[in-house]
Amino acid sequence: MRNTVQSVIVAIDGPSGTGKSSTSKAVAAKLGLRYLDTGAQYRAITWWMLSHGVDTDDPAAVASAAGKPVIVSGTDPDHPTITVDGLDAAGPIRTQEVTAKVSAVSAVPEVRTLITDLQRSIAAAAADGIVVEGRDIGTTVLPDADLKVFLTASPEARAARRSGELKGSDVTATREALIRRDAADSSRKTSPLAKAGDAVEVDTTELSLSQVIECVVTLVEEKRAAG
Ligand SMILES: Nc1ncnc2c1ncn2[C@@H]1O[C@H](COP(=O)(O)OP(=O)(O)O)[C@@H](O)[C@H]1O
Ligand SMILES: Nc1ccn([C@@H]2O[C@H](COP(=O)(O)OP(=O)(O)O)[C@@H](O)[C@H]2O)c(=O)n1
Repeated sequence: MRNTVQSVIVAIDGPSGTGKSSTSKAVAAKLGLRYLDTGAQYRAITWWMLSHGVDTDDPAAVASAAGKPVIVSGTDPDHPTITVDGLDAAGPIRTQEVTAKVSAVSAVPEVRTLITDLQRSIAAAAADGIVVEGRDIGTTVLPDADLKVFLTASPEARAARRSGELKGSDVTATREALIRRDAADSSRKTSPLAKAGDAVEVDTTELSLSQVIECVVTLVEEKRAAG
């Protein structure tokens, strides 16, 4: 049950490399909220499909296997975890193979229904509130969130950030892969990547990570003061 005095639900959406994970984790830690990385859940189901021989380009095969893996997310912002069938999936879900297939798997409506239900139950169990980050949190998963933020940044800035993480990777290739994934995520029929009408848009291109964190903390505090 939510504590109505302190509890706050924050939805942070946006394309890849805009700073959703880093910002959400830091904001949650600063404000004593739980944290949920919904992209990690879509990556986890994709990893399970790949390791169980499911053809990720066949939506019917993905749909019929979607209910099989058991995905558990730990929501401590200082130590977020993800397991699939009891196995630690934090490392394997970040491989290039999973990154290349996740948009196809996450576009399958049966996958989205299952993962959305899981996300809503995790948010409902967070008594002190939670920061949930993804692509469709403000529009579909938690349309009644207390605060919705939509992060953006130029493709160049996003690619440079991602290439910095993937040592030795080519910025142009990273930029093209990001743009392809954004296009797939934005154009799917079921709950595409989109800014909710009542979301606050923050362009992070020229901002440091600390500035973005400060900006979102201020927005949450303003909401709490108003509520
Ligand atoms: N405003 C920023 N300025 C510079 N680097 C940033 C900024 N925000 C995030 N980063 C870095 O960019 C990378 C991607 O950030 P991340 O939070 O994983 O983005 P997303 O979750 O949106 O894909 C990380 O290495 C992170 O430290
Ligand atoms: N709420 C969400 C979150 C992620 N996703 C999917 O999961 C993929 C991986 O998300 P992510 O947040 O880990 O991606 P990065 O931005 O960290 O690279 C996205 O490209 C989407 O295909 C989604 O469909 N809906």
